[in-house]
Amino acid sequence: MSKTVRIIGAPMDLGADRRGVDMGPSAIRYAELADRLSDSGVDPVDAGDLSIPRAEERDPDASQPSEGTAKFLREVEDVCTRLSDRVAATLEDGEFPLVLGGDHSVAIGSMHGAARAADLGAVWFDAHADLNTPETSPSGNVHGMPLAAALGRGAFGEMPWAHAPRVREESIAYVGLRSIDDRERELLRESEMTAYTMADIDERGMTAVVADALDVATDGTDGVHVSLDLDWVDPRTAPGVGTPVRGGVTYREAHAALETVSERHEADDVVRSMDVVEVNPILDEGNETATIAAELTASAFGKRIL
Ligand SMILES: NC(=[NH2+])NCCC[C@H](N)C(=O)O
Ligand SMILES: [Mn+2]
Ligand SMILES: [Mn+2]
Repeated sequence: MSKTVRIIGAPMDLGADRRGVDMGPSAIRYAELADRLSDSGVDPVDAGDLSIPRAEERDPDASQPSEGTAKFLREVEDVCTRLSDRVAATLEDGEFPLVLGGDHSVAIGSMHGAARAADLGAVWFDAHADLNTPETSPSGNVHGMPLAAALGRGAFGEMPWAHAPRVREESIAYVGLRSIDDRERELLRESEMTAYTMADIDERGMTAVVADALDVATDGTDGVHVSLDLDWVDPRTAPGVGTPVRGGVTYREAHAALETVSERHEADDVVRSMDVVEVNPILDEGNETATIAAELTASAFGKRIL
């Protein structure tokens, strides 16, 4: 009885400044995601891509953030509302939703969909905290806001398409943080979220940290959302991302992390949904970042060396 994994492409680039991240789903598919998933022992089914408004058809005013706003918020709402429906329908059909971004704003839709019928924890593999609100964001880019959106912080509290009330702070664990805005740092310190930074990984090793992150995300929840932002990996290894930060996790650490996730999943069936985001083929070298994205996803679904 092998699990069906439904691949949902979300070629969103409305949440980030650097163009090209909309090609992420194609690049990850081209890197043989489906074959790699089959080799891992699951059945991939590709549901194609959501349609996203092209840059040329967008309201130019929507890209201009004024203070206390987020760029393209109306368009992001439209895409994430549709994505949430898709993710919820996938789970209702008994399949596993695997969302390919696109920039990280797609996680608003995937978490919202996955948390409709479950209390949802999250493990957030990212260099960034993605905890800005429209009020605190230094950039106005929604890809820096998905966790704040799911938690209903700031203006997101009035946005039912974003706020997922069954996602609670104490069930969220970050792994690999190394770039946090000042306001995010304040929010994080005051919050009940658990943040494992690169320093924790240096000190304790990746597998111990991820095991603890999974404990946090599974405690008192019905399932875990895994969000994999490729800028989590060191930019020398994964250069095709829009907001690279040096000092990231190594190739081996990254695999060890996702293997730890899959081991827990095999034992306890804990992972409910996943997104793989921020692959930007324009900035990549020879599709290396998309290939790593596909490999790490395969590790998350049980691919082993031996
Ligand atoms: N998903 C990402 N790559 N997020 C980067 C966010 C960068 C910065 N913190 C911002 O809010 O603009
Ligand atoms: Mn990031
Ligand atoms: Mn991110």
